[in-house]
Amino acid sequence: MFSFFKKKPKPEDLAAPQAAATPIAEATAPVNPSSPSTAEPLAPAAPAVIPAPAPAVTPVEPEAPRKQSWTERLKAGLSKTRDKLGKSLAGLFGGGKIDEDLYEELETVLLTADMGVPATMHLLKDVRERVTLRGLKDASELKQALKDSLTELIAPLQIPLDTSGHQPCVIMLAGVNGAGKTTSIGKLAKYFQSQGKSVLLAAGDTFRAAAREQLMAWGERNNVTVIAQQGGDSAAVCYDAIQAAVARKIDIVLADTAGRLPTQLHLMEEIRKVKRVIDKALPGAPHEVILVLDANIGQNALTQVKAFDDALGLTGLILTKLDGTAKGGVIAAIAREHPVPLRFIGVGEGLDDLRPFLARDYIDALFD
Ligand SMILES: Nc1nc2c(ncn2[C@@H]2O[C@H](COP(=O)(O)OP(=O)(O)OP(=O)(O)O)[C@@H](O)[C@H]2O)c(=O)[nH]1
Repeated sequence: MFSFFKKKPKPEDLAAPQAAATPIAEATAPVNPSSPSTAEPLAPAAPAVIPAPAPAVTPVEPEAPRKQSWTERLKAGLSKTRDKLGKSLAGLFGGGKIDEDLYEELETVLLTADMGVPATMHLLKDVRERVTLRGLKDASELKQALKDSLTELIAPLQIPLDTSGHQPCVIMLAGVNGAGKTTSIGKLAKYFQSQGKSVLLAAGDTFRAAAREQLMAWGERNNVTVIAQQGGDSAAVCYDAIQAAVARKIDIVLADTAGRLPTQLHLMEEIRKVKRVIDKALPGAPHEVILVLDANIGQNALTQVKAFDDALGLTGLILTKLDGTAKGGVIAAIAREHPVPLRFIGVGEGLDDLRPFLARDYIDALFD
């Protein structure tokens, strides 16, 4: 579905922004109605014998494959983390006494699920308190205590993105190469459109030409305006996009940016400039600065959150590719060590596979 988003520059190829913008290209979306089929229906062959009337039978329609609900996709998406965590915990929660050996094993399990030391220590302390308070004796009762602890820890990250206070609400996306920024923009555009909001995309990843083209092609197919430039720099594209959005009374602007590593200081400076220029185009904007994180990087996600937060002042996170990893526990590490609202999580490549983060659903999908 997102095959056109496939690309990939190497991080070291990332150059400073190009100069000399060529004129703005704009893709709006006249969706072509599909042309009517020209296939002729097959003529039935003439029967040689008149058959006896058969009893009326209602033809059985082949069942269309049922679309999975979000809960099912979330569960399927988190299966790797659940398998790892669940299998280890199943042993612990099997029964027997709650003792120090059990707590020690629990500590190992939490650490190997990429929760990090501070979150693991916090959870152990919290679980111990719950055990004492509830007077729990048997290991089988520990599961609920841990679920409650984890939910309480990550619940503060559940702050849904509210775009209602601004028109346009400008959302800027940042992240390292291949984290899923461009893909997430497509999914977010769909998400906001489904809420009846108008969306405009700023093809601010001017480093990778394919990113611009992919975004424009996607915009055409999905009736979303894309503002792009041949060459030019990211800040200029975002500036033009915001002016266009203001003139057209658009609800949401999604600004893409090129991937960069936090260690590439000149590129971090460049993205700071993009943010400043957005504020010039529309004072107070961007209203949301999102870091897109690939869940596969586990504990490294924390380093990225800290670095991008220092550079840009993050207001939200998107955690993608939870379906491909057993490192879903990193959410607990973020919650404990550097909390930034987790706006959306991605559990697949489909358009519907990005949804607002709900702590309770996440924990249920992880444990049950
Ligand atoms: N399985 C899975 N794949 C995903 C998810 N989100 C994104 N991807 C894939 O990750 C790859 C990279 O995504 P992009 O959106 O191109 O990443 P990007 O951050 O824009 O990359 P750069 O432009 O290089 O910085 C694509 O093949 C996506 O289809 C997800 O939630 N699950």
